[in-house]
Parts: sequence; structure tokens; C-alpha cells
Amino acid sequence: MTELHLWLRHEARTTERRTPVVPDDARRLLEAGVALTVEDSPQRVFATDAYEAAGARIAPAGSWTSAPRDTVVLGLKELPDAPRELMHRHIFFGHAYKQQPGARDLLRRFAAGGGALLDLEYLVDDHGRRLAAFGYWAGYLGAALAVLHHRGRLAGPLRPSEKAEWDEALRPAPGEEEFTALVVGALGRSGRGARAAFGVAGVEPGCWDLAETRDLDRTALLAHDVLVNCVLATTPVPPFVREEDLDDPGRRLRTLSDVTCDVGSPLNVLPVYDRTTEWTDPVRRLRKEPPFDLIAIDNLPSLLPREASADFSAALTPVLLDFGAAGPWGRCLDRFHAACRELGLTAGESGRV
Ligand SMILES: NC(=O)c1ccc[n+]([C@@H]2O[C@H](COP(=O)([O-])OP(=O)(O)OC[C@H]3O[C@@H](n4cnc5c(N)ncnc54)[C@H](O)[C@@H]3O)[C@@H](O)[C@H]2O)c1
Repeated sequence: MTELHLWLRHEARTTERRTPVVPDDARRLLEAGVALTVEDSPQRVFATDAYEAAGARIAPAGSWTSAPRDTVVLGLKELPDAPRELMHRHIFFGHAYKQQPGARDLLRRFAAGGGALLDLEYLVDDHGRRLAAFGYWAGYLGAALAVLHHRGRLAGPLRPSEKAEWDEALRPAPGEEEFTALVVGALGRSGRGARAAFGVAGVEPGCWDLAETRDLDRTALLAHDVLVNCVLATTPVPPFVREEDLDDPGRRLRTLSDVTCDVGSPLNVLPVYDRTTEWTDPVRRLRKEPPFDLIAIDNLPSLLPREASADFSAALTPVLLDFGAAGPWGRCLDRFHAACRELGLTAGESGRV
């Protein structure tokens, strides 16, 4: 076991209640010899007491900034704007390698401080498969919102809750009208989650993946009432839905839930909208007659913080127990260095995992 001092930080984003390590897995890490500090965080879905009971050292929110240099800071979403120079190794979703807004600034902060980003999105096994991801619950919620909206039962603003509540809401009421649904990307993590939600809702969706879209039958796709898009596109493919399809007076498709939310990307398979929807206003009407409604929420798993955290933590913990220079963490570090080089940044002294 490597000598790892892990520091679970409070999330700067106020609506983020998830955590990458839940108390039970904190205990596993501690038992394996990892030194674990957990920041107090009022919004985290698991109480700080539970981490303390597991044996973790508790520290104030945001105190990672003065943690010893060798500490590995763990979180999920963006860092606060200060400090400008980042000297630690940070594990989180940096969203910094695809020219996203703020990407250059973040990498520059790491380069200036001599720290490193170990990006969770790039934590992959030897075959390039993601080791820890939130996809399943994203798909479950993307489909759940589509079903509830299509049945006229979705009331915003959305708020985080427990799975039992979502399941209860999803169950069909007696005499409720049937509808047809299609999940594209059905074999992936979010596709499986979407199918599970439809299952609870008593709807048997069509399931398409690569084989079914290779020679895209758009007419067949548009012949469903509800579409849930769960693809992870890696190369450009013909769009699934186009503007002219929305304008077709004979269109059957009414509700689109885009779990992928690749809005603005050249790989976007749904180039019919230009901004995501929000928890406050989850549905946007894109056409009046016949109606066409969009749901495109880019932080779906945050609506189920407990279950999403538990699954993610179960997948991440074994990889944390194997923290070291080889394998997934080494690949993360290589990716960070490559991104810095692409931007002409010198990545300080972060040549270690
Ligand atoms: N909205 C959110 O809150 C949220 C949360 C997590 C993930 N996501 C996004 O959801 C998407 C899917 O993530 P995942 O974890 O399920 O990925 P995944 O790799 O597990 O599954 C993707 C599936 O899409 C299929 N696919 C790829 N191209 C296709 C095509 N042209 N036609 C049909 N199928 C195709 C793949 O074969 C695979 O089965 C990603 O873009 C991810 O970023 C969104």
C-alpha cells in the first residue's frame, strides 16, 4: 500500500451534495493505511460525523489550501478561484482538456504552483474504459424526467431526493395513456440507467446503440413519442434530429431528454438547441405545434446524491487503494502533462503521482 494522504474537500459549488468517497469507503481506505482528512461540509449528503466515526480526521471547509504539499486533494467539481497557484495533486473532474471555458486558466494555475490535475474523466483501465462514472444515474434521471414530463407530472424546480421517491413518482397511474419511447446509446452506463427508469414507469423502450444507428433510419427514430439520448459520441455522425424534423407537421416525437448534453460540440447528435435547461426550469418548449419539449440537464446525478455517490465511491475506492505512478493514475498524469504541453505551459514539478 502506498503512503497516501488523501484530503476529501468540501465542494465549492453550493448545489453539489455528492461526494466521491462515502463514509463506508472512507473506513476501507483508513483500514488499508491511507491517511484521510475530510473537510466539514454542510451540504454533503453524508454527515461529517459519519466520516469522523469511520476514523477520518476532520478539517474545516476549504482548508486543503494549507494542507502539506504531498497531500492528494479529492473532490468532484470545480475548485474555488483561490489560490491562484495550485501546489497539490488534485483528483476531480477538471473539464479542462477539450478547450472548455476556463480550461487554460485552470491548467495555468497548476503549472504555476507545481501541482497536477488527475482528472476523473480520464481515469481509465488498460482498455481505455472509465473506472468511475456517474452515467447510470444520469440516464435513470434523464429518462425519469422525460416520463414525468410526458405524463404531465413534472413540476419544477427540481430538487435532490432519494430513489424511492423517484420510483414512486414514476409508477404509472391506473388508466394512464401509453406512449412509445426510444433510448439511443442503450448499451452504455446511462443507457442502462434510462432503461431501468422506463422499466419502473411500465414502459418498454426501443433500445438502439451503434449497430442500430450505423445506417440511421431517422423516420423510425422520429416515430417515437419520447427520445432519451445517452450516446457517447467519439466521431461525428449524422444528426439524430434536425431543425427540419421539428418543423414537420406530421412529427410524432414530443419529448426529448438529452442526457449527453453535447451542446456546442462538433460531435453533437442533436443540433436543435443551443443551451442546456436548468433545475429551476427543466423543460424548454422548442416548437408549439405539434409541441416539442427539451430536457437537457448537465448535472442529473446531483438529483440523487446519495445513490450516485455510493456507486461512484464503490468504483473509485479500489483505484484509490492502488494509488501509484503506474496504471490509471500514471495515465492521468500523462494526460495532464500532454494538455499543459498543448497550451505551451510548463507543468512545474508535478512529475510524480
Ligand atoms: N447529463 C448529465 O448529468 C450526465 C452525467 C454523466 C454522463 N453524461 C454524459 O452521458 C453520455 C453517456 O455517458 P455513459 O457513461 O453512458 O457512456 P458509455 O460509454 O457508458 O455509453 C455510451 C454508449 O453510446 C453508444 N454510442 C456511441 N456512439 C453511438 C452512436 N452514434 N449511435 C448509437 N450509440 C452510440 C456506445 O456504444 C455506448 O453504448 C456522455 O456524453 C456523458 O458525458 C451526462
